[in-house]
Amino acid sequence: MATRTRPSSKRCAVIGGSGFLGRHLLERLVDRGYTVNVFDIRQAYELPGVTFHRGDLCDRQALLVALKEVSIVFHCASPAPASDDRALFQRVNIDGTRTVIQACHEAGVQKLILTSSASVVFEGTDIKNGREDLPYAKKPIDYYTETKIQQEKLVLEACSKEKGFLTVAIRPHGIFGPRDPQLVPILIDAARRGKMKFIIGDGSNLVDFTYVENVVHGHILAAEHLKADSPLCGQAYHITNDEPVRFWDFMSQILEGLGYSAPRYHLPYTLVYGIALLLWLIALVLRPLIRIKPTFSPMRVALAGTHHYYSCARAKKDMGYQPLVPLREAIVRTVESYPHLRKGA
Ligand SMILES: NC(=O)c1ccc[n+]([C@@H]2O[C@H](COP(=O)([O-])OP(=O)(O)OC[C@H]3O[C@@H](n4cnc5c(N)ncnc54)[C@H](O)[C@@H]3O)[C@@H](O)[C@H]2O)c1
Ligand SMILES: CC(C)CCC[C@@H](C)[C@H]1CC[C@H]2C3=C(CC[C@]12C)[C@@]1(C)CC[C@H](O)[C@@H](C(=O)O)[C@@H]1CC3
Repeated sequence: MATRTRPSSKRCAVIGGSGFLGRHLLERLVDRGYTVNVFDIRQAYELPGVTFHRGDLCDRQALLVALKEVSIVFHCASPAPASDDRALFQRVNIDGTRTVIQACHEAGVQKLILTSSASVVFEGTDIKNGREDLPYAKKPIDYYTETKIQQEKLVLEACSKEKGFLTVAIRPHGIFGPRDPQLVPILIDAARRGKMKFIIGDGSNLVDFTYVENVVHGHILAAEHLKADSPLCGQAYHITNDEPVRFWDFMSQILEGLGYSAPRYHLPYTLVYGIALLLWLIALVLRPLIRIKPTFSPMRVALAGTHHYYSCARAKKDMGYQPLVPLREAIVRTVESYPHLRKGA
């Protein structure tokens, strides 16, 4: 039998470390004195103190190399939600996560911290101050969410004090901040194409948006508090900015901060949702001939027109979580980080 070197508690791996959240996470881990291995299908940068391993997380052998002597694994890799590719989500988020768990066992990893999503309980209808005991969505809003649910279940069920393998899931919501390839770029692209003139619904719906550094803080607290005698084992935790904000006020602040006009005219939610659904069905039928990606997908309309904010009480109680960067400051830092998206740039 092969002998395993005892993993150091300060050696960790970030799967998905080339991505938006993964890179912020590993920068903070390095600051805190951790030795970090990055595992990702693409290499986006180089950083002193970080060892890069390029590979697909569905490849157990490739993972084993990156997990050698590692005691903590952060799994924050996923295909982009907008890809809408069912087979890819199934392969990476479900089959791939099984492979990650198996590789963790083989490598003697002690803790696995999964980046899940608060959307695992969202079905397109209002959620106000939702707690972690809400049931998983029976009708998830898209394939991405459907596979995030399965992924979270796999990771939490793998938690075993007897085997010395502890797991926890972090459920952030609406992550934003510097280098995010999603929220701000998609919003500004829509504005530049003249599509951000309308508010969907009456504009009063409250939503959580979470600054990336707060999400990172939640992950590190979870890793450091996850012990065999702690309540974190096998549990999910909402991590947000804990400052629900009107969806359209948040979008308007980003738009105006970058020199664009805020949306002003109201459209009824059901009308926009119906049109989005129709366009989505047309795109589905035409998919073999032509690939159309409507800006206002039913998923985006649902997110833009309903309440969805979550309680962080469990994270506060079990791991002493408090957001480090308040929303106002987070928006300023984010806007300043996208000079190339400023109007006229
Ligand atoms: N961005 C958000 O608003 C948000 C909110 C809640 C949860 N999450 C979750 O946070 C995590 C990180 O999201 P992000 O916004 O940083 O996304 P991202 O797309 O920036 O990063 C994901 C990374 O995963 C990598 N990856 C994808 N498939 C892989 C594979 N097969 N093998 C190895 N690496 C692979 C990508 O190359 C990428 O670097 C994801 O699990 C996502 O579901 C994101
Ligand atoms: C065109 C406009 C109506 C909207 C432009 C902004 C949107 C691109 C974002 C607003 C809310 C965002 C969001 C996500 C993606 C980008 C938005 C739709 C997620 C679906 C990304 C995946 C995460 O897991 C979800 C989560 O639970 O946090 C995000 C929810 C918010």
